[in-house]
Amino acid sequence: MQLTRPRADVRPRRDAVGPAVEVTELRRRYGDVEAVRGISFEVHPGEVFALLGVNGAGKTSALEVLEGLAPASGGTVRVLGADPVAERAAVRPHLGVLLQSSGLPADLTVRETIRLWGATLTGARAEDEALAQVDLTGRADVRVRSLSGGERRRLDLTLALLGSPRVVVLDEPTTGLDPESRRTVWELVRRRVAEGAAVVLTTHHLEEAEELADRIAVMRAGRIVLSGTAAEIAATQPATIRFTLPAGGPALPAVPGAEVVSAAPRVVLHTRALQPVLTRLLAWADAHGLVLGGLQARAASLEQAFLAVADGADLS
Ligand SMILES: Nc1ncnc2c1ncn2[C@@H]1O[C@H](COP(=O)(O)OP(=O)(O)OP(=O)(O)O)[C@@H](O)[C@H]1O
Repeated sequence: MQLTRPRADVRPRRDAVGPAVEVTELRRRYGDVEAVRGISFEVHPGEVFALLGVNGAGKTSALEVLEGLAPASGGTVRVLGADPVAERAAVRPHLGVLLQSSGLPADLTVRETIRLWGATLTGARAEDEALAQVDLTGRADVRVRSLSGGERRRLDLTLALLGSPRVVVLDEPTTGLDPESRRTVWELVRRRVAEGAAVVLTTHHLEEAEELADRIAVMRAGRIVLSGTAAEIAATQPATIRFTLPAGGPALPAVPGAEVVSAAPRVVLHTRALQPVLTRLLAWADAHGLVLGGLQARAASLEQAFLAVADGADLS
C-alpha cells in the first residue's frame, strides 16, 4: 500500500506568529533503544497539535523533553524560545503539564490539592473556578485517594491549567474518562486554546484528535510517518464503495479508477476518484436496470490511515 511521503517537518498553517513550541530533529535514546529518531514539528499559539501512534511509538519519550523532564539525546526543543531542560526555571511558569499518571498526595482533599498547587504558581485561577470547570465542586472535600479514576484525571487536568499556561502538554488527557467527562475536558482545552495557548497532546482516541487538533502527526517506531490535518491524513487512503450485486444479472465490468478488493456478489471497491467511479458504476447499473443492494460510498477516515501506518504500510 502506498502512502504519501511525510513532509520532512510539520509546518503550521499560520506563520504570522512565532511558534510557542519548536522541535527540530529530536532524538531520545535509552541505552541501545532509540525511542525517538529525529522528529520535527512546530506549534503556534492558539493551536492544538496531536501526536498519534501505537503503544511504544515514542510519543511520551518526545513529550518528556518538552516537559523539561528529560534531556534530548539529539536535536533541539524550544518552548517559548527557551530550552525546557536547561532553562527549566524560565519555562516552568508558562508550562501546564498533564502526565500519563500523576502522583498526587492521597491524603489531601481535592480543594487542598488545588490550593497547594496554586500556591506554587503566580496568577493561579480561583479554587472554586478550578473545581467548577471540571465538575468537581461537589467533590471538593473528598480525599484524593477516594476519587474515581475519571475524577482524578479531571483533577490532574485542572491542576495542569491552574496557572493559565501559555504552553500545555497533555499525555492522553481523557484515558479512562466517560464520554461526558471527555467532552468537559475537550471544552476546557478549547477554551485555553481560544485564550491563546499552544497545546500538544497525545491520544489513542482518534475522534479526540479529529475534534481537537488543528494538525496531527502519526509516529511509528520513533519517526513521524504521516502529518497534516485530519482530512489530509485521511486522504492518503482510498475511499471505499460497497454493494451487493443481484444474482443472475450481468457481471461487473472493470471500472477505470477502481480496484476490486472483494468480488461479487458482495463487492468492495477502493478508489481515489470516488465521484467519477461512483458515477460510472451507477450509470452501468441504471443501463442494466440493476439495484445495487446496500450501496455505500465512504471517504477514507483518519482511523483507516492510522491503521495503515500501524500495520507498517510502505511509505516510500
Ligand atoms: N525508561 C525507559 N527505559 C528503556 N526503554 C524505554 C523507557 N521508556 C520508554 N522506553 C521504550 O521507548 C519506546 C517508546 O516508548 P514511549 O513510552 O515513548 O511510547 P509511547 O508512544 O508514548 O507509548 P504509549 O502509547 O504506550 O504511551 C518503547 O519501546 C519503550 O519500551
